[in-house]
Amino acid sequence: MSTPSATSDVESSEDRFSASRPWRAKGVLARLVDADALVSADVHVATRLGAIGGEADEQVLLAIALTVRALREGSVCLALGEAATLDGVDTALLPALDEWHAAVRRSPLVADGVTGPADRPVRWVDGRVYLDRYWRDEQVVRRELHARLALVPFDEAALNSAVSRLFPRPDDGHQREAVRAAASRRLLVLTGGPGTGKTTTVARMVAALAATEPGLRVALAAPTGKAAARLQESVAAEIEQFGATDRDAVGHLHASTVHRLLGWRPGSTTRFLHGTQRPLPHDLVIVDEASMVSLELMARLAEAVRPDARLVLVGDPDQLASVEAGAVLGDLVASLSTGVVRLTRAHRFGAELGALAEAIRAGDADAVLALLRAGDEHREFIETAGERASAAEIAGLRADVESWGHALVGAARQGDASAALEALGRHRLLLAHREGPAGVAHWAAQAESWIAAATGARAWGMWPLGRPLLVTQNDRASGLFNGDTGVVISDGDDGALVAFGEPHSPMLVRTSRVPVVEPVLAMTVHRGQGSQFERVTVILPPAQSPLLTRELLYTAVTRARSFVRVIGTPDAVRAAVARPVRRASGLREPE
Ligand SMILES: Nc1ncnc2c1ncn2[C@@H]1O[C@H](COP(=O)(O)OP(=O)(O)OP(=O)(O)O)[C@@H](O)[C@H]1O
Repeated sequence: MSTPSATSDVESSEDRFSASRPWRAKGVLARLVDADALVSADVHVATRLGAIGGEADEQVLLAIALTVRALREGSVCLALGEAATLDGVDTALLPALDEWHAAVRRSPLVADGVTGPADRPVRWVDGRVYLDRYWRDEQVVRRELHARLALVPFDEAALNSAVSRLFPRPDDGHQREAVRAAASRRLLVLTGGPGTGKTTTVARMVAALAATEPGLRVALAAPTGKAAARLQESVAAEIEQFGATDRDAVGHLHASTVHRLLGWRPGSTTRFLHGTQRPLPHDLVIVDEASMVSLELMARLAEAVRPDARLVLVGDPDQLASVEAGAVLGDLVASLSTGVVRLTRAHRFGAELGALAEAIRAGDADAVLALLRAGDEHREFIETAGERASAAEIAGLRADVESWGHALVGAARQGDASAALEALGRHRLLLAHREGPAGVAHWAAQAESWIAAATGARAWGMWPLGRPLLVTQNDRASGLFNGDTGVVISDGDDGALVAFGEPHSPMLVRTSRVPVVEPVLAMTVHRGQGSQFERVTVILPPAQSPLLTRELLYTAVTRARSFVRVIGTPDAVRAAVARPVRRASGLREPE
C-alpha cells in the first residue's frame, strides 16, 4: 500500500481545513481523498469504526470508507471486486482482491457471511461489504417480499366477473393480468412508463378485489405528500366512473405518505408505530411511485404489512431512484420471476415522446439522437456547439419562459387562481445540477430576469405577483407538502395570496400562513419527479458530469406531456444514455 502523495505534503492551510479533506487521513485514504474518490465523511466513519473496534488494517478501513461512499451514491453495499470501477479510484491503489477479501473477513469489525455474528457494524457476504444495518434491511425486504409470492386461493368467479366488468376493452389485457396477479399472490409489482394506466389499474384493482373480499380494508400511500395527493385525486376520479355497486364496494379511499401510514414518530425518521409487533390493519396496501422508496423505508413497510395482507408496489423503475440508498423497485423487477406485471400501452403520453422515452430506456443512443434531431411539434434538440449554450441557442427557451411568465403574471394580476395554476403547469425548466453554469441557481435567475423584462413584473420582494413557488417542508397546519408548487396572485386588493393545488380546485393560502417556500423558475430533474408539465426544457450538463445518467434523461423527458426540448451537446446525450445508474445491492443476487 502507498504513502501519502506529494501533493498532500505541500497542501495549503486552506486545503487542510476544507470540508472534504480530512486532516487525519493517511496513506491510501488520503490519496483517494486527493483524487476526489472519497470525502471526509467516508474516511471519518471508517477511522472511527476502526478506533472503536481496534482495527488498524488500512485495507479494512479502505473497504469501509469505499462502502460509505457507495451508500452516499445510492448503493446499498460495495462489491469489492468492482471498487476499481468507481470514479476516481486508481486500481494501483487497491489491494489484491484475494488479500483484500481475506483482510475484511477476518476483521473484528466484520461479520463474515449471513451466519456471522449479529453485533458487528460491518458485514461481508459473497464479496459484498455492507454497513450491517443495510444488510439487515435488505434481508427484511427479501424475506418479507419473497414470502408473499406464494400462490393464494381467491374467489375466481367473483374476480373474473369484476375484471370483465371493469376492463371491458379487448386491449386492456395487461391491466386485467395485473388484477389477477394481485389476487393470486400477496405481492404485485406493477410497472410502466407515464400514462400507461397504472393509477387506473390501481383503482379498478381495488374494486375487483373488494368484489372478492367484501369489507376489504385498503391503504393507499406514496413516498411524498405530493405524490399521495395526486394518487388520491386520480383514484377518486376513476372511482367516479364506476357503476354504483363497485363505487359502494370501494367506498372512500384516502392516500397518505408511507411515513404517515406507518405512524410517524416525532423525532425519528426510522422508527414507526407500525411494524412486526403492531402490523397495519389493512388487507391491501398499495404504494405508488415506489421507485422513490429507499431500502430502509421498504424494509419498514414490508415488516408492517400483515403477512396475510396484499402489498402492491406501483412505479416506473426506469426513473431516478430514491435519494437515499437502494433502488428496490428496480431490483425487484430485475430479480423476480413472478409477481411483476409491466404495462406497456401508452394511453396518454404522446406517441412521439413515448418512442423517445423507450429509446432512452433501451440505451439506444443513435435512436435517441435520431428521434431528437427529427424534431417536430413534440420535440426539439438544440445541439449546442460548446458546453455553454449561446444566446441564439436558447432563443426558443427564452420565448417559452417569456410566454409562461406572461400567462403567470397576467393571471396573478387578475387574481385568477385557476388560470395561474394552469399557467404554472405549462412549462418547466429542468436541470441536473443545483449550482454551476448548467445548474438551477443560474437558470432560475436567468428565467426570472427574462420574465421581468418581458412583463414588467418586479423580480424582488417576497411576494411578487406571478412568482411560482415551491414548498420545501411538509406543513400539517396548512396541508401543504414538500414539493407542492403554487403561484403568488393578487387578493383583489393591495395584498397577495398564494394559489396551490390543481387548477380546477385551487387552494388559497394567505402569505402569512405559507410554509417554507422558494421561487421555482427552474428545478432539478429529481424535484420534477412525480409531476408532469405541458412543455419541458431540459438543459444537459457537460458529458463528464457524474449526474448525467440514463435515468436522469428518461425522468426529464417523461415529465413532458406534449413537448420536450433538450439543450446540450450530442456527446452529453450519448453520455447520459450510455450510463445507466448501477446501484449495488444484494437484492438482485439469487438467494
Ligand atoms: N384501460 C383503459 N382504457 C381507457 N383509458 C385508460 C385505460 N387505462 C388508463 N386509461 C387512461 O389513460 C390515462 C393515463 O392513465 P393513468 O393515469 O392511470 O396512467 P399512469 O401510468 O398512472 O400515469 P402516471 O405515471 O403519469 O401516473 C388516463 O387518462 C386514463 O383515464
